Amino acid sequence: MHRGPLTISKRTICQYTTRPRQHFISASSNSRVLLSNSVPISRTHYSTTRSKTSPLPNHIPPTLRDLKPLDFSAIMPHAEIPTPTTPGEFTPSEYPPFPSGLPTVQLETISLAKLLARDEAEQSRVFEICKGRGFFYLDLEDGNPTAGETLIRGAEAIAHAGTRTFALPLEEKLSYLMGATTTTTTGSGSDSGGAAGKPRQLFGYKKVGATLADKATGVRDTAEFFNVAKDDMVAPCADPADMPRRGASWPSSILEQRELFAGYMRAAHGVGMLILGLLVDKLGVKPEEIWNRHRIGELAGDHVRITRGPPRDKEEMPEIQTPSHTDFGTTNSITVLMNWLGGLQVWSESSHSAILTDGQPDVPGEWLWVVPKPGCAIINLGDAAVKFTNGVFCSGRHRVIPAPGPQGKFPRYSVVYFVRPEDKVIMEALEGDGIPKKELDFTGGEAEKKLTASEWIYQQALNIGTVFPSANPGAKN
Ligand SMILES: O=C(O)CCC(=O)C(=O)O
Ligand SMILES: [Fe+2]
Repeated sequence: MHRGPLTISKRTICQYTTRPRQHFISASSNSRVLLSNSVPISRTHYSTTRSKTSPLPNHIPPTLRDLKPLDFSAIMPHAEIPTPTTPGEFTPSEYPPFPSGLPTVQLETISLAKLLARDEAEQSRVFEICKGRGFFYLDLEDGNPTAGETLIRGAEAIAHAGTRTFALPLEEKLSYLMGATTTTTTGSGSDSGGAAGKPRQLFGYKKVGATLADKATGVRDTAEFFNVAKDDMVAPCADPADMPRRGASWPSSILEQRELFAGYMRAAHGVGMLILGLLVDKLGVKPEEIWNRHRIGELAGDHVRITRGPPRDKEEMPEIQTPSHTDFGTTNSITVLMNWLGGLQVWSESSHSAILTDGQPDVPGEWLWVVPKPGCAIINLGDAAVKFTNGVFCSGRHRVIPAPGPQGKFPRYSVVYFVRPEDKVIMEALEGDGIPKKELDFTGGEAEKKLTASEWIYQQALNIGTVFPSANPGAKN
């Protein structure tokens, strides 16, 4: 494993411990954050030792305060082309421009630097965007150099790790199937969430065709994913077998890059928390209320998703790589997306109902292309942000189809970070002057049961047509 300046403490706690109702996270010696009693946490997995940092303004979330630069010379010793990789799989410098003449969406560009500087006008722009479409570009180049560089270069390094992962024989990839747990499912082991007897993990490999793109026709998706659990990469476990989600059951192309993934996850998580913190602040809710539901050291559904969509040699684009959806479960939680080729489309009209049973748009409109913008992440809110604010914010509907025109002859990679509430967080609205009191019904009519984040994420995955494999990795869906 590469050893860069981002070091993970050996003071490893990779077992469940019982904690009292009030806890502190030691973000740094001068920034102890009292965790709210309203966040029920009965156990914790790991904690990290953090070095002393200088005091920063209190709108900066703990993960950004503590962010260390990644040593890319160790991670990518041969400039931008780490070895071994599959030729032609991920070559952003060769991509032709996005073709003209297609209906595109004009997303606004928000400056990370201005958000960090607490620029009032920039904060108001983000607030208005998130009440509307809930999608924007975040310019990383003029922001926090550590977070910006980690996300821009880190996403490329992760995509390269993806090329090595997707190049594995299908049989081996199937041994890492999502939902195929390697550990006990009794509730005392490393899984959490999900109803009894159901697959409990959304981490690992998703093969082509595992999701129904159209329930009526039975047409399935064409993309493969690898969902890399934040908990496993960030946990300072000396022995990977102790990692809380899949243990050591990850391909070596991912295990060898734990420091890269951990650094990337911290940067993306920190950026997500910065944005969510300022958004809820505008609704009369202290940013800590959001941060304390998303502590990086606690078990949560956060993950980096590496997506690979197949290239095509014909003009026709009948297939759907990732079907219409809203991002479930991120308090969005927020999604920090890096992509290099077209293919992402957003629905032209926003809807605040967010959670639908069949994944299809519920308001008239059309699909609009999102053009990738160099140096920028694409940020979008997810369904949990709608839930936490009782519908003030919008979780934008989107999908992925093959890249248009000549771009389509390249395999399409994206690197997505989903920030999600801690598993034990009860999914209910926050209290603040700007949050309507009436709870939205997210179940499509049934009396709403209060679900924890992990139960809720699993339910939402079923709603959009995810077909979970059985615990037998070789089983057919
Ligand atoms: O690949 C992309 O550009 C978007 C992927 C996405 O929306 C998702 O994985 O939820
Ligand atoms: Fe998405």
